[in-house]
Amino acid sequence: MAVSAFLSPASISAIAEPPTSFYSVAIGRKQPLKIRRTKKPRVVSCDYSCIEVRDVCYRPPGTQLNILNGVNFSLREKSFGLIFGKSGSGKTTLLQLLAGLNKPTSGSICIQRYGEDGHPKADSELLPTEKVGIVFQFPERFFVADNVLDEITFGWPRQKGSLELKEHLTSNLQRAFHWVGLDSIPLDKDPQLLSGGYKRRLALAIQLVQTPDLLILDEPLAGLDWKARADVAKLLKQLKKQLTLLVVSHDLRELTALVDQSWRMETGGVLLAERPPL
Ligand SMILES: Nc1ncnc2c1ncn2[C@@H]1O[C@H](COP(=O)(O)OP(=O)(O)OP(=O)(O)O)[C@@H](O)[C@H]1O
Repeated sequence: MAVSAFLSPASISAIAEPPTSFYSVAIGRKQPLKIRRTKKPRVVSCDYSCIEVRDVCYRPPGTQLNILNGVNFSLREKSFGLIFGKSGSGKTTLLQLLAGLNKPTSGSICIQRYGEDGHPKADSELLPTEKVGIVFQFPERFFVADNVLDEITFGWPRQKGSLELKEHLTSNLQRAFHWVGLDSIPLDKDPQLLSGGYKRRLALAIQLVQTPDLLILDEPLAGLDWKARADVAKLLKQLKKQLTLLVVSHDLRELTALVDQSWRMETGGVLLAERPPL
């Protein structure tokens, strides 16, 4: 099942169309999977969308105190947003709301489309949680399988008759592996034997298979050595070209160069636009 040797970390800079290959193994096909590529007409449009958090408050059920108090921010598509701030200020709580794991007590989390003149086009829509991926802190602690393939296909449909869906997921898997520079690792390798940086890549790939519009990362560099930190930061820089990233981190030195917008979470759950302090 070995696909080939490890990619060098430098290879992550080359995000392009993945080669059509091997991933039929993921769905048990004997024939190689053919990925249909249709030619899309070129439409030039300067419209863009933003994820907008509007006046969000959150109070856990059964408690008297708000963890988040009137949080507002807007993050443009295909940009990198950073939230920093003191421990216990409410950063993870906000990420959980964005990922749909909890609901705001008040306020809303929307997608707003804008025209090239900067004015809203149509009404905003609630952010669909299935379009949000989240990579928790130390994601490798949650790996459950003893090989890379089972780890990444863990939640896939098992019943008969879902071949089309599996083919779709498999083609996404191929692309996700390529994006994170994992497309030459042996699929039968034990995920726990991967290096720290490659474990993080695997955790990212698992989320990217679902093609999220927004990918949320909680402390993506925590616990990594300097080389792996630089490697993951470089990867995030490349991913920003494909999707919107929102990161909570204390590791400001490595990430500041990627940041398009940043905010400080104040104790008491108040979010303020602020550059990372360096
Ligand atoms: N369900 C809950 N009930 C009561 N308090 C909670 C609940 N969830 C979180 N808290 C409290 O809310 C505060 C904010 O927690 P949160 O984990 O969001 O902070 P954080 O800024 O992400 O911290 P860290 O940087 O240490 O991860 C903390 O004081 C935490 O103890």
